[in-house]
Amino acid sequence: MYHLLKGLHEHLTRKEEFSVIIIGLDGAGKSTFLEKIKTLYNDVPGLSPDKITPTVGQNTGTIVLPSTILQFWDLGGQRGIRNIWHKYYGDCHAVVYVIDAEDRERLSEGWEVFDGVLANPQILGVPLLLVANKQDSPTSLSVDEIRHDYEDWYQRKMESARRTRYGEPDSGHDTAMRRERIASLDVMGISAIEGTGVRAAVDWLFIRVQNSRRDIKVSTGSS
Ligand SMILES: Nc1nc2c(ncn2[C@@H]2O[C@H](COP(=O)(O)OP(=O)(O)OP(=O)(O)O)[C@@H](O)[C@H]2O)c(=O)[nH]1
Ligand SMILES: [Mg+2]
Repeated sequence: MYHLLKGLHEHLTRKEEFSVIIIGLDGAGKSTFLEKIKTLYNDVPGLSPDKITPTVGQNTGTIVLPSTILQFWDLGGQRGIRNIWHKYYGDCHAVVYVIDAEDRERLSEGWEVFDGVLANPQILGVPLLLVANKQDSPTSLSVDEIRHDYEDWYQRKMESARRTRYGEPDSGHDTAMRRERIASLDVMGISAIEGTGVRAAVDWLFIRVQNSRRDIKVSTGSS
């Protein structure tokens, strides 16, 4: 009887654990986003924005939702640190790419890096959310403007690839898959500082990771 009840209890309290990586250029606001998530979902608040310094390596954070644990990995975005991102691709259940919607000067650089992320076969089937941060700033591009800016950038890239002697470096198959991904790309606007849109982004992740086909960890209430 004890074992039966214990099994039932474990079944009812079991939680699936999913890993979410947060990537994007340095200064995009990834750590501010993660700390705001901690503040909104945990008893212990995350760091206030004035305490956040550029990330060298990674920061982590965990939130508990109904039957689900989301483990976040906020990875440093500085040029020299970006080469560690790929080490996380194999095990993550979702990717959040944060773009600084206020920094027009670095949008192209942001798309260049984003394109490199999309090209990675390890995350081809993984839910990916593009987050346009800093919506509190009056000079920020809106979600629609960000989407158009990326599409324009992509068109320009494709045209210049067609003009080069060796043509488009990717195989046609690869390009078609990437185009499909771009067409169905979800873009959400947030202000990591003020917290607007942050819950909506977490809801998106919560729903999308449930359909993940990757291995998941399960923890029970008794462990
Ligand atoms: N106005 C505004 N500023 C923000 C927002 N989010 C972050 N910032 C500012 O942007 C700067 C960079 O924020 P971080 O969170 O450290 O950026 P990061 O993406 O983690 O940067 P790295 O760790 O270097 O990769 C800081 O000055 C933040 O206060 C936002 O929503 N609105
Ligand atoms: Mg950071």
